[in-house]
Amino acid sequence: MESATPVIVAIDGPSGTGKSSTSKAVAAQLGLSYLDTGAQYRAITWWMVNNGIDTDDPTAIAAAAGKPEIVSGTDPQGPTITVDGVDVAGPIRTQEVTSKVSAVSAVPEVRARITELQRSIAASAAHGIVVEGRDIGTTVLPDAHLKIFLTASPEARAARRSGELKGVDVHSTREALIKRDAADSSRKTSPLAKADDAVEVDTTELTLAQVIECVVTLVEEKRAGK
Ligand SMILES: Nc1ncnc2c1ncn2[C@@H]1O[C@H](COP(=O)(O)OP(=O)(O)OP(=O)(O)O)[C@@H](O)[C@H]1O
Ligand SMILES: Nc1ccn([C@H]2C[C@H](O)[C@@H](COP(=O)(O)O)O2)c(=O)n1
Repeated sequence: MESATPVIVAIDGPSGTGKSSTSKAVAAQLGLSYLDTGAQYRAITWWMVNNGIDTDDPTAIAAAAGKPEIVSGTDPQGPTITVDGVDVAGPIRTQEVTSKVSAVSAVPEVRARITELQRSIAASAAHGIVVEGRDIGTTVLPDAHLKIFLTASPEARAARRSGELKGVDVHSTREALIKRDAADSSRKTSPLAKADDAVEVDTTELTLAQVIECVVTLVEEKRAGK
């Protein structure tokens, strides 16, 4: 790639593999924008729940998919997310939204809407962007300069998540992660998948700092044309 070209980095992988933490830190270190696409699917799910849409009814979800206005702020030091002007950064992380987001994000009309939004945000990032999610390398930005697919054992991911959610036991966290990954991987439209040209990084035995360093090095090598 030309050194002046805004670099586009796609980071995908299952839940709890470190996508958000890694993407934010890499973007901050390299002066790039950052987009959390999971937050966008959570935001549209939050809107469906708040507006009385039955999240078990794909037809109702499809009919409403165009209604909410979702805006993502892409500063890695302080990413933001609003729906119809309301800050939903906190409410999108509730257990209720987490349990419903896979069903809502499987609806093709939802994916078409959010994918279009993601592409327009990536195209307007003047210095480049790190975009993290499940289908970024395969579907949203298939021409990304660098694609990373993060993995980690279910045990490591559950331990990381249980550390965040005080009082929630590792076993039930592990079961919930596995269930959500299965739903996200088996949907018909742009499932969670590794792109053929993605670099897979198993983070099970790595510290977060090691993962960040690994990805920064890969971006710098790409920029240097290696
Ligand atoms: N390599 C690592 N070692 C230890 N802890 C880590 C590592 N990577 C991330 N973490 C921690 O694991 C938790 C989950 O990380 P993060 O939210 O970045 O994952 P994610 O892949 O974005 O998850 P999700 O897809 O569910 O949003 C965080 O508490 C984070 O600090
Ligand atoms: N590109 C994406 C990003 C996210 N999703 C869906 C599937 C996830 O379970 C959910 C929440 O994501 P998280 O906040 O855990 O990263 O959103 C998707 O389908 N495609």
